Amino acid sequence: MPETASAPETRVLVASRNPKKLRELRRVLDAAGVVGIEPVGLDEIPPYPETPETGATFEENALIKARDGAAASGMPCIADDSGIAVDALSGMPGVLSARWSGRHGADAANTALLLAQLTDVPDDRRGGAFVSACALVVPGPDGGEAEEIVVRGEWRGRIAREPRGDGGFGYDPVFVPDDDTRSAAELTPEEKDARSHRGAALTRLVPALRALAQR
Ligand SMILES: O=P(O)(O)OP(=O)(O)OP(=O)(O)OC[C@H]1O[C@@H](n2cnc3c(O)ncnc32)[C@H](O)[C@@H]1O
Ligand SMILES: [Mg+2]
Repeated sequence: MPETASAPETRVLVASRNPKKLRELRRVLDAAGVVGIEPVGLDEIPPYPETPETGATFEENALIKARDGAAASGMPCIADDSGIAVDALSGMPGVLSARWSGRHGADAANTALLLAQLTDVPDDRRGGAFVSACALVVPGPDGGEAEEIVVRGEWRGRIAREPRGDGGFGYDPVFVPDDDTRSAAELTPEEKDARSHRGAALTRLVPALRALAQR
């Protein structure tokens, strides 16, 4: 029987500069088992100018990042914009989560500031949610109009009084999911992915990714 050559994989840029988030994105895509998609990291393509993430919503920011990546690389591009929205703070830190303490990506300082702001908030009012918006932008043929999809995932929980666990990243040590007593940083990576905002959002992108792989 003649050997059939397998179809070439569709390369998809995964545009995140946060190594721990990138690892989660790759893991969830991997677990979704979309055949024919090859995730490519930003370190595998030449640098390009990036628009500041100044959108008012997670969705806007995810699109900003995915549009930049798709335009610069010519590849379909996935980006996540995420954060923690605390009820007692009217949804803040929200889109400002990465730089809540003033320095981008300073996880321990961001978490410490959030805890300090909630010191006087009683246990029954410490609810909040992790939110992830994931955008997929597919460049149009010959520079034509791009196809854009944005999906959202949320993960409800409450803000603990002190950090626990060393898994995950960001606010994970102070976030206790509603259906657990452990913090998100105490879950295994697989447990986090199965329940997380990012897992939920990316799962909603899977049909579009399958369609992309079959083109
Ligand atoms: O924009 P990119 O390059 O993807 O990386 P980033 O870290 O700047 O990512 P965001 O702009 O989306 O900011 C999200 C911040 O929200 C927090 N965050 C998002 N998802 C989280 C998660 O699963 N667990 C804990 N904290 C999370 C964390 O502090 C992130 O830095
Ligand atoms: Mg960012």
